[in-house]
Amino acid sequence: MSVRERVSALRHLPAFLKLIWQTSPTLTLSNIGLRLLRAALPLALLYVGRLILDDVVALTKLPPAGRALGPVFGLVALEFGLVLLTDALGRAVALLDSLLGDLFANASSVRLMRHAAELDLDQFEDSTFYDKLERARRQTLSRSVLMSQVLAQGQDAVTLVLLAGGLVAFQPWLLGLLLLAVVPAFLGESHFNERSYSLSHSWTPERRELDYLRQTGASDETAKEVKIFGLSDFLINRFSTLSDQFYSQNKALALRRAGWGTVFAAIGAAGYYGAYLYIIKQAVGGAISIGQLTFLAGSFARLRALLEGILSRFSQVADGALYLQDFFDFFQIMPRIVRPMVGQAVRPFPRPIRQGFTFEEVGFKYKNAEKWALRHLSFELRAGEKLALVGENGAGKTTLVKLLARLYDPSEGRILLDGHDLREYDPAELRQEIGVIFQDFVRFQLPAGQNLAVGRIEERSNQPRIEQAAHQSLADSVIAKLPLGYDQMIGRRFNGGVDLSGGEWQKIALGRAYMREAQLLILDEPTAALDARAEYEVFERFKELTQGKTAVLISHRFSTVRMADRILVIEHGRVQEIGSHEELLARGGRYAELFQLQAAGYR
Ligand SMILES: Nc1ncnc2c1ncn2[C@@H]1O[C@H](COP(=O)(O)OP(=O)(O)OP(=O)(O)O)[C@@H](O)[C@H]1O
Repeated sequence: MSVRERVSALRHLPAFLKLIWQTSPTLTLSNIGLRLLRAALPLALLYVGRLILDDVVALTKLPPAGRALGPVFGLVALEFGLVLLTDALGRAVALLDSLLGDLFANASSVRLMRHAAELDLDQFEDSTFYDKLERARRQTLSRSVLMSQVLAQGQDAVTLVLLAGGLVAFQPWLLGLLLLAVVPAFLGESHFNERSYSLSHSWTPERRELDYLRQTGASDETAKEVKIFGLSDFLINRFSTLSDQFYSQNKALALRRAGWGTVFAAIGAAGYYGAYLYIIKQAVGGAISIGQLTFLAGSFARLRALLEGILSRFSQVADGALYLQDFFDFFQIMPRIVRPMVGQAVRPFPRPIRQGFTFEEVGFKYKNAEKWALRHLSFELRAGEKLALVGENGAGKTTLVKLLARLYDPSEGRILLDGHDLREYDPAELRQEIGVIFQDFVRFQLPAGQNLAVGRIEERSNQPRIEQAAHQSLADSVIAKLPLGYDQMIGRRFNGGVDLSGGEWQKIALGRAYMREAQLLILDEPTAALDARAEYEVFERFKELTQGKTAVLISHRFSTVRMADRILVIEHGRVQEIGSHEELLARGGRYAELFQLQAAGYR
């Protein structure tokens, strides 16, 4: 990455500053105001110092009787006041920086979570997306450092201009000497920063793996299998190998950086002493006063430190700005499954659904997948019917459900709802009207009541409704056994949490479907972990509770499947056959074969 690229990364700064401003205009303004005041103090201090010295020298030349100390003491008092002010302003600025930085980091995290929530599911399945997300996430904290750096940069630039003004008035070429002394250090600094950015950038996937290994090696979710399979050495070895590699690459860079840094510092010091010699010569020759000598030497030293600071901070700011690129890149990723554009009419969602859903030659291929998960799939899901999906592992049942809920859009063909393409409706409204309980439903680490309320989170305070859903899904008997009932934290992650069995969790998840009040209910293997009696009861209730609603059931248990109005057998992403239990049995096709197979197992 060249200096040009770094400079061009700075183009993100205005947008960045705008974000800071939006976080808190008051804090930002106060910060800038105080910094401006603080920026003028070094010049004022040097100048007062010069006046004091010149006064003292003048006094020594007077006869002892005429030496009035009043004015000098006044100047010293002024300098004392300025020193106190410098310190107070410095602290105030640091305080404002940290407050603003915290607010900004929080606001950025919220923005990040908001944006991530809008993105499509397939974007989450893409590993380069994860790298971007990861880099953007990593930056939430260091971005507040960047903010302080940018503001400090502005402050130092103001001090620099003021001090340089004084130096130029005395001898313009001293400024040239100054630049000569600091430029090598700056170039060196840029070079090494670029190296370390490239190194850290190229290591993003490995760092993600390191985080994953660290987590897998020590977390409640994995502990069981890590122990049983004796995986800890395997995980630790992989972690050590990766982290050692990163350490040695980083170490080589750090060593070179330290070496060159020493050389550049020496060049800078030589520049300063060159200028110092010149100024001393001027003072001895009587061209300038002793006060001016200290003022100029002080200005020069100060300027050198300032310039060095500004230049090296420039690299850091440019670096930070490069990371901003990652941050803004992440916000550039836009979901594709969105409301139809303004101008195109959004079709109001039918209440109730009249005809139902029609799949027309639907094909779908996952990103990065070789084979089609579904292909040439055509069938109808009629309004009000209960349709069961049957098929072997990997046949495409869950994929079909995801397409219905528009977690993905078909790669080929289309899905119609009441005769219109699903894409003409507002996806948010569609999802509101669909309740899906996936086989890999989430075990939220929340109190039992809220775990059910997840199905309709707006109703989380509606206790009667939660209890009713619990009753319908048989979760009430699970909750009755919990020490704190509906307020009992479930899951082991947090203090006082109680874990549930697989089937108990499933009853809770099922309760979410009943919270939902959706027109289309989809249960993806909802009863796999339930015992036989619970399963029977769940389905008795399910039939009652979904009266008049459309429902899709995925199950490998034919005792469940046969209760559906119609059964769709999927094989390799296509419709194999469709019909009622009796029809399919009479046909003697695939369904009949699978049914007999399972029935034989029970005899
Ligand atoms: N996120 C994904 N990325 C890539 N391929 C996927 C993804 N999810 C599923 N697949 C593939 O798509 C095909 C259909 O999977 P799907 O989950 O729809 O099957 P299923 O019928 O629900 O299976 P099961 O009975 O095992 O739940 C499978 O070959 C699977 O490997």
